[in-house]
Amino acid sequence: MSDHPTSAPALEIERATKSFVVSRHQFSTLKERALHPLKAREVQRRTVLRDISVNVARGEFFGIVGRNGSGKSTLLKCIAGIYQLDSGRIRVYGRLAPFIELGVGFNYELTARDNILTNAVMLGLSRREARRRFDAIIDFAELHDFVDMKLKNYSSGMAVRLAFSVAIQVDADIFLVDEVLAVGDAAFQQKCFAEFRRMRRENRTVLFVTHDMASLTRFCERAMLIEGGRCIELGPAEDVARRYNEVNFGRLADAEIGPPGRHLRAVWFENGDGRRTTHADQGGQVSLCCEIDPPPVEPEGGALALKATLRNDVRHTIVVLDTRAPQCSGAERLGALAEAGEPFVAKLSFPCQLAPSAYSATVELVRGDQLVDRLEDAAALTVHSRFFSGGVWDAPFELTVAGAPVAAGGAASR
Ligand SMILES: Nc1ncnc2c1ncn2[C@@H]1O[C@H](COP(=O)(O)OP(=O)(O)OP(=O)(O)O)[C@@H](O)[C@H]1O
Repeated sequence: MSDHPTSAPALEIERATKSFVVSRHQFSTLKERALHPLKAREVQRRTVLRDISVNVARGEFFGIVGRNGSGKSTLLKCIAGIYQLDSGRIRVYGRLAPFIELGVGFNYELTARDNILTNAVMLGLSRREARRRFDAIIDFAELHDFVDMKLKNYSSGMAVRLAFSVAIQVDADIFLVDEVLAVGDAAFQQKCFAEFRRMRRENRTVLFVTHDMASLTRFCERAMLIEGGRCIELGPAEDVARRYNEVNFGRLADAEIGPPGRHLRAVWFENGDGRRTTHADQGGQVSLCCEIDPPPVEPEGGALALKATLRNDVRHTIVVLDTRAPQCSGAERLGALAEAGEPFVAKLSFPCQLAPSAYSATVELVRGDQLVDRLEDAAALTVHSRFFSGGVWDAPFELTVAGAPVAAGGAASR
């Protein structure tokens, strides 16, 4: 039975468990190996997938997320039949196109041309069909000038383009896509997105491993979060993205900061109800709160000011809130409290129209040109939204539509 309400199953995974036998000792030199010959035989079994169960329906875009080393690629390799399970069962209904990761199925000593043909045959095409689709594969990958270059001389981005292009040409029912978007450039990513949309229309099934929550919620209906080889969340992609961000970024905000003697003693986010939070839904009010122990007054030093820089998960500066800015109304009050010399809390409140992502705030306390104190990545906030626009700031906007007069012949005129 599939978890998906509508259609037939594409994949059934029942209590999948997988372990590897690994050597307890790693030798870095031959001498070490010669001196400790018995050590090499000390091995241990490491379980990397534990009791994973999920059913994926035909036509579903299913996401698999988790931190590095959590077991995502191992799960895909078990589905592809590259690894055998220790226990449990995996059933695949239909033809699988494993686009696992760089290198699987490619021979790096061969040219791209030879790799395309052997890879396409390996994935189920006849030799004739593989030759017929060769041009389409090279066209999609945009690697015309590199067809006769050996793959070992390709960059990792070029090899990913090639592997993805082959995989989409082999008419498979189920695609296993592992982090393809992380390696390609922006233009290629757009082509992949377009291809994903086509696959959706054609009712293909895609298992999509990613670290990018925006892509996850954009393409996947459902997802699972794997942590330490276990599935700790399974459900709608938004819920899984939220949990992923909690697991990965929530810890940053809880860190105890501001050792005694600092003027910036603590920094945290609050929601519209005044409660501390590390998560916000887009559209609500958010405050960045800073507990300040003001430095002694310097008559010529100028007024104390606060500056907060919010960066997103790829470290782009998205918002700077500076109390010296003309639109800041509470700057005088901040100066007065600083002069009074007692600790106080300054709140920088703003409507949260940030795009869904993880953010961190770096806060600076300044007086004139002088930096008084600075806390780098002092507080974290994850913003959630059901809609991914592709921008970094989802400004509230109004749509005004005027009825256009209809010209003769039915065409609208302005
Ligand atoms: N062939 C192998 N032999 C021994 N250990 C392995 C093998 N393949 C994977 N592992 C271990 O299994 C664990 C899970 O690895 P896996 O590659 O599945 O993680 P992942 O979630 O895909 O990570 P990433 O996000 O970094 O790609 C890791 O601890 C890894 O070292």
